Amino acid sequence: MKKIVALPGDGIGPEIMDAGIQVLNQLTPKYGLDYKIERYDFGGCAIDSTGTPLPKTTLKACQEADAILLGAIGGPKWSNAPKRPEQGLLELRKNLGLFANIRPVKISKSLEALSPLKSERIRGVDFIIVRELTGGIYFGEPRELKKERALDTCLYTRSEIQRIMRQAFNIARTRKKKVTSVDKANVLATSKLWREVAEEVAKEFPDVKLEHQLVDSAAMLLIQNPKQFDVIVTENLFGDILSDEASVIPGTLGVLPSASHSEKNSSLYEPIHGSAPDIAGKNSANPLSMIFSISMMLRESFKEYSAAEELEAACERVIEKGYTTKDLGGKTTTTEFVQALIEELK
Ligand SMILES: NC(=O)c1ccc[n+]([C@@H]2O[C@H](COP(=O)([O-])OP(=O)(O)OC[C@H]3O[C@@H](n4cnc5c(N)ncnc54)[C@H](O)[C@@H]3O)[C@@H](O)[C@H]2O)c1
Ligand SMILES: CC(C)[C@H](C(=O)O)[C@@H](O)C(=O)O
Ligand SMILES: [Mg+2]
Repeated sequence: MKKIVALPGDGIGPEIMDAGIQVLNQLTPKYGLDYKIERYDFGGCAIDSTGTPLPKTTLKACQEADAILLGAIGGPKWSNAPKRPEQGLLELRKNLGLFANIRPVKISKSLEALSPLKSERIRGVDFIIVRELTGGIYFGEPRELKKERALDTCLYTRSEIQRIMRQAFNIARTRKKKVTSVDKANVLATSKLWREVAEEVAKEFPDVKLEHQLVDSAAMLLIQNPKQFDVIVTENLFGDILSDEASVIPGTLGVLPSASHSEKNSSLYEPIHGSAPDIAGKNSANPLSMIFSISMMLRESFKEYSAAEELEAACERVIEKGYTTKDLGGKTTTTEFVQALIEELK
């Protein structure tokens, strides 16, 4: 029996986690996937219950899981906590070695129809941001915060860059065979090394085309002509920013999932967005980000390709029938969307 650890977290996290689990439970019996789901406190709710965002029991459960699902963490309630929920998330990623964060942006017909961007610009958009997740300015030392001065350190080693590059090139091999490496090599030392290593790794993949793009112009091109991209590989902070920017293509963060992979441990699946405190508790969160994260889990951790396909096709039909949450311009509540999807899966 597979063990799935669920970390609902804070804000809309528990709302979309409940939605995702209900849908998963409706979908899987016919595929014979045998699993149990165990929930653990993580983030702000864990600070409330145990005093720390990543309790030892939660980390241990994640280390022993076959797959991990995360809702979202954080919120204004914990902004002055000695250790914030976000710090717990970074510790979880580091402890599990989750270095490769895969953030797909794929515009289906139904999402294309709802996007605020013109159809010609976004029809057929299908790219993946491969974000390095355990290095860069998020983790570099030293760091300090004093009254008159603050310091962060951006640090990358050659082997960290090689590892994420190989991941990106291997993904590109299964797709349109094009990698766009995004950096700031005109200014930053880490980006100069990044570009050098990208060129080196590219030699191992002669069938894949490599191009380089500076991050500032990449940010513009992502909206101006998103169809040109296949696999974008970039460092931690740039990947964080560009992936939220990419949500302008479907028009909402509420549909973008992610998967994070390590060399040894199980993978973690989570929406790219946060705990959305502005809509938490209103039953209006879009659960698709979580549902698509579950579909990534079915494919990547459990090799349940047909189940994932059925789930995505059912989502498409439900949206086409007019069930859309507020962020997509509709009036459907989170629970109504889940009900409609469950009916569709019956
Ligand atoms: N992985 C994570 O858990 C994660 C990721 C990003 C941010 N955060 C944390 O979340 C908190 C809030 O951050 P923020 O407000 O800057 O970003 P956010 O991603 O939570 O929200 C940004 C905007 O998108 C909307 N939105 C996000 N998800 C949605 C959904 N599923 N359906 C409909 N609308 C949705 C929100 O309502 C908000 O208007 C912060 O504490 C931040 O650190 C956590
Ligand atoms: C909450 C925060 C630490 C996190 C990040 O910056 O990685 C989030 O923005 C994300 O994209 O998962
Ligand atoms: Mg982010």
